[in-house]
Amino acid sequence: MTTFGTPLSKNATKVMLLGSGELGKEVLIALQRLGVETIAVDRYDNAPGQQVAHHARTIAMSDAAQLTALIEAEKPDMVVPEIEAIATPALQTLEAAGSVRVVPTARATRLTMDREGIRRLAAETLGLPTSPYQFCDSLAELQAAIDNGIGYPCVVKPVMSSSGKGQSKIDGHADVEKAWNYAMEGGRVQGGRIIVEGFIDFDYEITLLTVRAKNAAGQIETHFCEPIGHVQVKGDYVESWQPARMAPAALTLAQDIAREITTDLGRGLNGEPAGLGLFGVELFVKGDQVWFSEVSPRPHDTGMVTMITQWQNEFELHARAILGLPVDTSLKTAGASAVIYGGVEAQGIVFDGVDAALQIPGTEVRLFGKPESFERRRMGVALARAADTDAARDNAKKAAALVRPRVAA
Ligand SMILES: Nc1ncnc2c1ncn2[C@@H]1O[C@H](COP(=O)(O)OP(=O)(O)OP(=O)(O)O)[C@@H](O)[C@H]1O
Ligand SMILES: NCC(=O)N[C@@H]1O[C@H](COP(=O)([O-])[O-])[C@@H](O)[C@H]1O
Ligand SMILES: [Mg+2]
Repeated sequence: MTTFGTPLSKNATKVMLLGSGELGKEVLIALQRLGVETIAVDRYDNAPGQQVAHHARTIAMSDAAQLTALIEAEKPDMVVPEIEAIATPALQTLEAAGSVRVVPTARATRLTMDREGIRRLAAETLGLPTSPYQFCDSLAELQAAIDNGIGYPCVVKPVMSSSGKGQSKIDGHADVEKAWNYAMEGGRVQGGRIIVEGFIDFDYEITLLTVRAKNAAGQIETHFCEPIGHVQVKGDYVESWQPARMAPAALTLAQDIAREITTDLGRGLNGEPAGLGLFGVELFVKGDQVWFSEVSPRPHDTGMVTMITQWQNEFELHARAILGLPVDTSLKTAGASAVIYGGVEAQGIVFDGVDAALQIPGTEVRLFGKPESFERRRMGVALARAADTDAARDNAKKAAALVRPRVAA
């Protein structure tokens, strides 16, 4: 039985989000609806989730001492990482000492913060199909890896980066040095390693949202949402839709891969099934062939589409699963999402055209409330439901284009 307290009382059920961007904001709202007391942590003040939580804290989350001090001071029942750039070894220490529960597990957050951890687990330990890859620490190593098997075209990414930062495609020898330098600039840590991956010429790519939640008997079960199709530009998502049409054999394979990786990431300190929550499993598909790409042990940006397509969106599913509640992953309607970028570099920008966007039938707009805009910073998302995903994609893109961010006069 799950017992809930009253927020802001000594019996409160307290959850701390580490990272409070657009994804965390929605998890926080879902938690608040269940009467949970929330603490939103981020690296800057007035992050989207900090604007809706009971408490807001700003620290350098990648600093082990600051992170440990905050968790020990606030004593949340649960810590929910929302981004990768966190001092995850500190979370492992606190979890091992029994000081806090980390969602889904501290090991899962540690393995997925670094492309090396998750790739080696998937390809070498579990034997899942992935692109060919090598890790390199210098330009010479990168060139050698390409010459000795990876070949052209290939993709270079810093091992610690997300949303396409520092990522580029190499088509021939002339691009190698540029890709190396770009990765060095785009990584989360200075001078870090890179992964070079053989380019997969996929037909399409999907995110398979996979939920580990307790059943009535208290056992952990795996649930799948309908696959989400998406388009990425420069390694960053620009539109997504659900359901993505897939050949039945490819869907079965995708679910098998997603089950295997999330089951492993859900293992507790003694190997027992322990980790609860939603995962975004990223897969490439060509015909009936499926490759594992990467996985987020938390809600996924492409999954924002579920705010309009599912009875329980990915944020509600995460909130319910981590609290030990049952989940329903079923689809309500076909739909799509399209990203609204900042377009300008300024603080406190304004948005015109939300009214025009919402004139399109079946659309919704979310503005995240980020205090500062950058040209390619995701500031909002347009959502659309329609009879099919093609119509929904058209409407989501139209609605996103009608919302026009600008510098305030
Ligand atoms: N080996 C590959 N072959 C073909 N395309 C690739 C390959 N690796 C990455 N891509 C393309 O680049 C996109 C981003 O790659 P990846 O997911 O590894 O980056 P990321 O920075 O972790 O992105 P995010 O944090 O947004 O998930 C993929 O969704 C895919 O479209
Ligand atoms: N692909 C990961 C992802 O989408 N993460 C989401 O973006 C935020 C950071 O945005 P910012 O860079 O604009 O601060 C994160 O806090 C999370 O919500
Ligand atoms: Mg990705």
